[in-house]
Amino acid sequence: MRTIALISEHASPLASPGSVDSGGQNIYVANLAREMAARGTHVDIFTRRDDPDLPPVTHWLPGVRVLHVPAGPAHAIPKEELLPYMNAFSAFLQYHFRNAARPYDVVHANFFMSGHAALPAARANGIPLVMTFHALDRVRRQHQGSADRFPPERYAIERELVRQAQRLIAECPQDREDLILHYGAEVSRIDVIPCGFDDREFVPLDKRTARLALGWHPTRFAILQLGRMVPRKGVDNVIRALALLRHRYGVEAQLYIVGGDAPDPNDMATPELARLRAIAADAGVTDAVEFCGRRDRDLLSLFYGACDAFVTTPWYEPFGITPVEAMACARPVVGAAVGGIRSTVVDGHTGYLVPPRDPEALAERLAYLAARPDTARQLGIHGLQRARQRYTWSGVARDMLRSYASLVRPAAVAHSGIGHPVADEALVAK
Ligand SMILES: CC(=O)N[C@H]1[C@@H](OP(=O)(O)OP(=O)(O)OC[C@H]2O[C@@H](n3ccc(=O)[nH]c3=O)[C@H](O)[C@@H]2O)O[C@H](CO)[C@@H](O)[C@@H]1O
Ligand SMILES: O=P([O-])([O-])O[C@@H]1[C@@H](O)[C@H](O)[C@@H](O)[C@H](O)[C@@H]1O
Repeated sequence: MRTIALISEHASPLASPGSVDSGGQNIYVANLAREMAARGTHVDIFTRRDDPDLPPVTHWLPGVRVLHVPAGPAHAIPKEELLPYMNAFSAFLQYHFRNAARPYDVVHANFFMSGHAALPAARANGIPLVMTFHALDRVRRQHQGSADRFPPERYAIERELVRQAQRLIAECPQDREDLILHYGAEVSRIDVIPCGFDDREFVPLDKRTARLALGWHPTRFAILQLGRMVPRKGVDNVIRALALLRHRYGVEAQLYIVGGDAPDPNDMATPELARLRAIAADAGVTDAVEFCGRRDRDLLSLFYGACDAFVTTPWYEPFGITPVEAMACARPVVGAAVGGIRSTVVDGHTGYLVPPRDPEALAERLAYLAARPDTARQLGIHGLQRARQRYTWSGVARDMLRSYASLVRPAAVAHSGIGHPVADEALVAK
């Protein structure tokens, strides 16, 4: 496998994850590209140019370039409003694929809009298309109903991609089931490949040292919630469980909430943060909740390392990278028994599974852990072993390259040389 095109229309690997529209997909594309490049594959990532100062091409890492595709105004646009610009995105891909000095062996599109733009371009150039949806319309709507602001065409586009793509990547067994049940996907075209964590970034740290560095209370039971700040992540559920933990179980717990559109937790740009503050006040736990804002990745190990338990109780979750990151830092995870969390967290072995939207069940498990620090430590160690065995990005990239290889004719592999398409800056400028 020589050259791969990764398409990620709204989620750039260069963006800071943690805001409403920037999270797991950005991390996925960035880490997959880096690890595939480490295995000798050249990767071009195509993402929308959402800032006038972005150059046409960024040489990001050895073997990885980010191409900023002109499609719509060069400023941030909520992803729900991006579909009308996908024709321009597609035209760019068509032109680029056709004029590339060396052909791409595989086009791997992420999210339905990238797939929509990539399908005609891949087909016209005879390149196999691989799809990772990251989130599926049918599943989102089941949970969000009319609060889902994506255009109604989304479902039809996803169905078409399920029919046309040569390979579908499901992130967990539940994702695979969803593709089959709601989209009629052919079983033989699905590969289940999980998401991962970077084992240089996420390592176990001494709890006391981490707390000192963050200024946390040295001994109080500390719960960490980390992720994008959107209602479907169920952070309100965690705040309500905290109130029960303190008031019913008498545990002096402290909750740290990481994520948001800005590093400043008082920045008013994230409406979900204001809603969560009101819920904390209403539940009488304002003093026990600390909003930390969005945090850069080099600090995340400290946050995971400082906590006694990591909690994540979304309504649904195609995979869920944060529980795996917490496991890689040897922390027990209490997670909602939904989607990928059901396969990453082993109930009673690496943490506990609880129903989503059930603060009582969550509070009960947290009280149990708070009373048993040795059990918590043991669960964390098991989590670390499991994460290292199954979920490193380098293992994920190896499996992905294997999946790609099954699509590419041997002749195409043999003839595809190393190197990049020429004159890309000129192409992007078109
Ligand atoms: C609802 C939904 O569609 N969720 C999916 C979405 O990720 P989604 O963004 O919802 O959530 P994930 O937990 O998977 O990833 C969040 C990422 O953002 C990072 N982060 C978060 C806050 C912060 O301040 N700083 C920071 O760096 C986290 O460390 C993590 O790496 O795509 C992922 C990749 O397909 C899947 O695993 C998720 O199931
Ligand atoms: O949850 P959701 O809003 O449908 O979609 C999300 C994207 O907006 C985000 O950019 C990405 O990083 C996440 O992985 C996920 O795909």
